[in-house]
This record gives sequence, C-alpha cells and structure tokens, in this order.
Amino acid sequence: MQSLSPPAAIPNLKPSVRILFVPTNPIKNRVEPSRLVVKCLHRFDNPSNLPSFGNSNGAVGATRADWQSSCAILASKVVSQQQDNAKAGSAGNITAVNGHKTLDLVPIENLPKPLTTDLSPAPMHGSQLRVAYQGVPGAYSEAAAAKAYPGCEAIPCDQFEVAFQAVELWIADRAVLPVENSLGGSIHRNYDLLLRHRLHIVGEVQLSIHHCLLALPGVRKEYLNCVISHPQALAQCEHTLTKLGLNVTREAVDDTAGAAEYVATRNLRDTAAIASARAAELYGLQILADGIQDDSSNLTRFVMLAREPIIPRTDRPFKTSIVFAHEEGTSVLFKVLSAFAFRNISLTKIESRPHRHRPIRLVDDANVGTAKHFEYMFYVDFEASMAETRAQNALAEVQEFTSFLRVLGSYPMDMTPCFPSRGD
Ligand SMILES: O=C(O)C(=O)C[C@]1(C(=O)O)C=C[C@@H](O)C=C1
Repeated sequence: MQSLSPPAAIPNLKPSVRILFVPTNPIKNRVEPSRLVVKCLHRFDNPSNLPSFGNSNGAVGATRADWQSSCAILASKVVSQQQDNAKAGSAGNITAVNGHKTLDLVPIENLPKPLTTDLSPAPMHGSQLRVAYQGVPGAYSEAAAAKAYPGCEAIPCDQFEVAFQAVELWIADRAVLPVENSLGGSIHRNYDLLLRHRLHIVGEVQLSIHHCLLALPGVRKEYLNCVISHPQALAQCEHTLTKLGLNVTREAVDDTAGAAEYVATRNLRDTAAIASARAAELYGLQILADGIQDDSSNLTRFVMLAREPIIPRTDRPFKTSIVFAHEEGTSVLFKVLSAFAFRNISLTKIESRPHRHRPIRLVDDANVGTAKHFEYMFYVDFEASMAETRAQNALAEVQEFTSFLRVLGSYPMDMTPCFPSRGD
C-alpha cells in the first residue's frame, strides 16, 4: 500500500507514518459488472426453517444452494416476466414467477436497473449519479440513496461489500450504507468494511424508518408461523411483534425488501416480512400492521462513500469520522477523547471493534511497511470540519498518542429534519 502526503486542508499535521490517507483506485477501465454480483443474497440462520422454493427451471422444492444462487437475479427475472406480461397486455393479473403464483407487481419502469445491465461511462454530476446500495428495490437503503442524491440511479447490490467494490471498480459513483440505528445500534459489518476498503465518507443522511408487517393478500396474523427480515429490522420491532401475539420463529435475511420479495415470489402463506410500505407495493403484499417499530422515532444513519474525499469547508456544519488504534491497550482512548474535550469539539459517536486477528500494515516515510496487531480499533465521529484549526490541532494531538490514525472523511452533517416516513 502506498501512503499519500496529507492534503493541504490539514496543514498542521506533520508528515508521519501514522496518518494514512489512502490512495484511490486509479483504474478507470470498467469491468464486466456481472463479475461483481455475489450470488448469495439472503441467508437463513436456521436452514431447517428454510421454506421450499423454485429453482431456475421453475421447479418447486429445490436445494438451499439453488435458491441462494437464483436469488441474486430474482429481481430482474420478475422484471422481465412483467415485461413479457406487459407486452401480452396482462399487467395487473396473477402471473407465475419461477413456477409460483405471484401478483403482478409494479410497472417495470419503477424498478431500478440491476447492476448487471449498466455499462455506460461514469457520469460526472448530479442526478445521473449511480449509487450502489445493499438490498433490492424497496429497501430502506434505496430510500436513503434517493434522499442523499435525488434523481440518482440506485444500483442494488447483494452484499455490503459488493457496494464498496462497485464504487472501487467505477461501476457506481457512490455507495450509501447504513452505519447505525437509534434502536438497534451500530451496523458493525460496515465499520469493519470502512477500514478494509479505501473509500472516503463524503456525506451522511438520516432516515426515519417506518416498518410494516407484510403478507400475501388474504393472509391473517393467525396463519403466521414465521417472520422474516433484516436482523436490524427484527430487533427494531421485537416488542411490537410480541404485543401483536406473534411469538413465532424469526428468520434473518439480508435486507427488508428482499424478505418481502421472498414471501411474494415463494407464495408463502405462513410467513410475513418486515419491510417498507414501498416494498409492499413493489411485491404485491398487503400491510397487516403499520408502524411496528418499537419506537416511533426510529432513525437509521447512512454514510455516502466515494473514491475521492471532498474538500472540507467551514461555511456549514461538518462532521469528521476517524479510526485509530494503539498497540498498548485501551488507555489511549482517554487521551484521545481529552484532545477533543479541551477544544470543545463534541463527539457524536464512539465505536470500538475487536481487531486482534487482522494485522494492519503501516507505512513509514520511506514507504516501508510494517504489520501491526491492534487489540481494538476505535471509531470516533466529531462535530468539526477538517478545515477548522481546532480540528487540525486535535488530530495532531491524537496522532501523538496513537500508532494508527486514519481520517475516514470530513463531510457536511445531515441537518434536514427527519419526519416519520413510510419508506416511500
Ligand atoms: O434492509 C434494508 O432495507 C436496509 O436498507 C438495511 C437496514 C440496516 O442495515 O439497518 C437499513 C435500515 C433499517 O434500519 C433496517 C435495515
């Protein structure tokens, strides 16, 4: 890994082995996007509860592996099926998808194109931005992408890591990823991925999450013996589900809208999904219960990632995210926090992640790399722009205490009021 000189925006920091400004990927050649598609979309924690489903030939009762490998392209299959139906003038009817009966869903033009179809050159600006998110159409991450970049082309990705790769390989211009929820807490996977990848945080959006309990038309609560959704969504609705008398099996899948799609395309009459009202519309499900999150002010914070950092400014409120570590224990945390406290810089987030088993390669001034093991990585967000002297001084001090420090990004804070929304 090469190290880059600190940018001009942070003049007080001495060149050091410890600040890593990670180089961006210079590869402009676009790769075949289909190579990026990880075929396993959703994972059931308990395979014995996996319902039967159709394989790519439409046969019912295929193996779990068949299901996993067919899921990644399911959305586009549904779309092309509808396209055929639309041509045949059958929109609005019950149609077969993968050998199952399912409702005709939405007009195809309302669904974003899947990752595999777009090979056009990267657009430079505004509404044409391509924004990668994890999940399928109807996921909250898709709504976050639309809030962050109105009019963007949202690109569904099977896994968080695929969204990172989509940006690194110039298939997308940005990625939008959830990092924390007011009820469920941090999305640890994305903290780990932020460190493993070289993208920069260029913005944040907060989204009010309004969950619905979705089932096939005609299904009643009493018929249910399973509720499926993203683990965060299940956690955010736990008490309400119990209050509704739904002491049934919970199954975790990779995203909320994927859960809805799964119930619809498999025609499951004993399973409900927790997802948005938009997912209900897209996949032809009815809303059995509306607003089932345990707290009405249920907010998820998403960060936007890009290949290049943005230039920090002082004309509006900025936030800066850093990650640091030290070889000798956790006492460094107190010293680091004091560097911010003495300068009246408010912290909005502290997160620690165990890191014992994964060495980090540090690069010195002579470009010599050394592998270092750290017990914990600490992530801190603070309310200041890297263009402010107090933030630069605080980081210069943090640098003295730590063996590893990386600025993940300095970016405008999301100051928009968060009204409860139904994800549509
Ligand atoms: O599953 C989705 O719809 C997502 O966008 C993911 C996700 C998350 O990872 O937290 C986003 C917002 C909600 O908190 C629930 C799920």
